[in-house]
Order: sequence, then structure tokens, then C-alpha cells
Amino acid sequence: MTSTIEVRDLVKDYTIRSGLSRARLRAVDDVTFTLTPGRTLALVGESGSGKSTIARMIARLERPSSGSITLTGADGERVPDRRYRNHVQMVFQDPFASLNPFHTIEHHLARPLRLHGRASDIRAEVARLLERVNLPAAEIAHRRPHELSGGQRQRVAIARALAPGARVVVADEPVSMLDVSIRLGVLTLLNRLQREEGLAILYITHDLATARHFSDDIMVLYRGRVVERGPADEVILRPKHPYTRLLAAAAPDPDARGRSLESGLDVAGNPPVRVDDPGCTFRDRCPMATRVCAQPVADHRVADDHYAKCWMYVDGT
Ligand SMILES: Nc1ncnc2c1ncn2[C@@H]1O[C@H](COP(=O)(O)OP(=O)(O)OP(=O)(O)O)[C@@H](O)[C@H]1O
Repeated sequence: MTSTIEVRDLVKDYTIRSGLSRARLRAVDDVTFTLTPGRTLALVGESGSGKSTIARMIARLERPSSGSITLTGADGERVPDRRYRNHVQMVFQDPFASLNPFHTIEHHLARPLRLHGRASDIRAEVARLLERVNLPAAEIAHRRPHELSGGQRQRVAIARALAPGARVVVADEPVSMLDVSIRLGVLTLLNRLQREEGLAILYITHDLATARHFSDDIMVLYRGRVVERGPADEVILRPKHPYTRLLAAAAPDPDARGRSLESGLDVAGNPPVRVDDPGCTFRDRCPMATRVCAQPVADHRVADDHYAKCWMYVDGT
């Protein structure tokens, strides 16, 4: 069984209060994409660009201000709301935070299986789930989260996402808290599940290198807007938007995320965009900016299936 998610014109506004004044800020602005069975789409952007807000809306943890998110099954019919949460599951950054320290791994996996009535022999089904994520059930099932390594915990979190029968997985920075040495194993596992089981995956990351290797397509998000999208190799090897070029050339700054979380600003010190600013969100930082960049800018096709939201490409490449 497969499922497809269509995200159309997604917008999320927040009201920020500072003293007596209030401002309406746009965290996600007119984002459209499709998650297709057997494919991984990477959503790439710096801290504060709106990645997690999009993830939370897809997981129905937050409501869009406008736009739609539609899940269709293999038959092309819309999946009813009551089954949405079985089909669409999240894998979070911190596997420790998403697992209860007092419960065994078996308990974590048996609960969603029971809840969704997916197995008569729960123990066998837990073992099967652990096998799907390359963990030895006999060794792991009776343990508690702190008795596992970080990589094993994240595999358990993936197994738990699969337990209710997920067909779409939103993986929000799934390896950024793991040791570099075990990241590859977890990403390879997600990649295998995507290929062999036909999962549709949204891989959220600030890391361009893993986005290129583990995704079919990439969307680059900057201050709530998708500034570039296309096949993974195309976007990384031939970036067109000045922001993607900057991102591809810049060394990652490990402290940026912490700074941004504290301040509510993105890594460049920018607040989210005001709802009444229609121009390019990158124009203040862009070395190529001209006066036209204050005007609303459309997606321009720069190669096959490759689009950049930039005035430079108004006449194509
Ligand atoms: N509940 C909220 N109220 C007000 N502003 C918010 C809220 N949630 C997010 N924002 C703002 O929306 C913008 C996008 O935040 P979001 O967490 O989606 O970014 P992100 O790309 O996921 O960053 P990170 O990688 O740090 O998680 C940020 O400027 C953030 O400050």
C-alpha cells in the first residue's frame, strides 16, 4: 500500500508581541510540494527558515493559516482524517526525548500496534518491526532506551513510526544529534525503507551533503519560502539561487542553531518575514540584489524540473 501527500500553497503566520506592539510574521509562505511513494524529498534550510513548522503542520501538530495538505491512498482516494495519523508519522531529532525511559522497547512498539489493531501476535510483530530496522529483537526488545546506543534508539524511533502502518515519514533532522560515525547507518536505513517498502519521505536537514546523497529531490527554504527546487544533484552541483550558492559554499556553523533558538532570529540575524513584504526574502543579504527584488518574484525554470525563485532567471538560464 502506498500514500501520497500533496501540500498546496501552505502558509503559517504567527503574531509576535513585543511590549505594546504586535506584528504578524510569516514563518511559512506559499509552500507547495508532493511527497511521492518510493521517493525522498529533502527540505533544506538554515535554522529558523521554517522547516519544523512545515513538519509540524504535516504531522497535524499545528494548523496551517491557509493552504492544504491532502493524503491520498494507492487507489487515488483521499485518506479519511481518522486514518491520517496512522499513515503519516514523524521521526524527531532527539530519540531520547521521544522515548519513555521507564518503558521497554517492546512496550514502545506494542502500544501503537495494539492501538491500531495491527497484529494478533504482538510479540512476533514487535520482532518483525525490529528486524525491519536491523535490530536484533532477542537482544533489544526487553531493554530500556538508556541501555541502547544513540543509533539504536533512533532505529527504535523509526520502528515505532512504522508500527501503525506509516506510508509517509517526516524525518526532522533525524541524525543531527547522533555521532557522526553512526549517522550514515540511520540514513541508509531510511533510504532502504523508502526504496524497498515504497515509503514517501520528507527529510528535513540543514546538511546539503546528506540531502544530496539520500534524496531524489531538494527544496531549499529561506525565511519561509522555497527559493529553489529540483533534482538533488542538479540543485547541489548547479545551484542557481544566490542563497543556495551561499549555502553550498558556506562551512556549517555548529553554534548557529543554539543562537537562533534563543533569539527567534535566523542564523543571519533576520526575523521572519512580515506578512506584507512581497519581495524576495533574501534581498537584504544578496550580493546580486537590485531594486526589482522588492517586487514579488515567481519561480523561474532554470533546467528540467529545476526552478529558482529569483529575478535573475526571468528569461530562463
Ligand atoms: N509558536 C511560534 N510562535 C512564534 N514564532 C514561531 C513559532 N514557531 C516558530 N516560530 C518562528 O517561525 C520561524 C520558523 O521556525 P522553525 O522552527 O520552523 O524553523 P526551522 O527551520 O525548523 O529551524 P530549526 O532548524 O532551528 O528548528 C522562526 O523565525 C521561528 O522563530
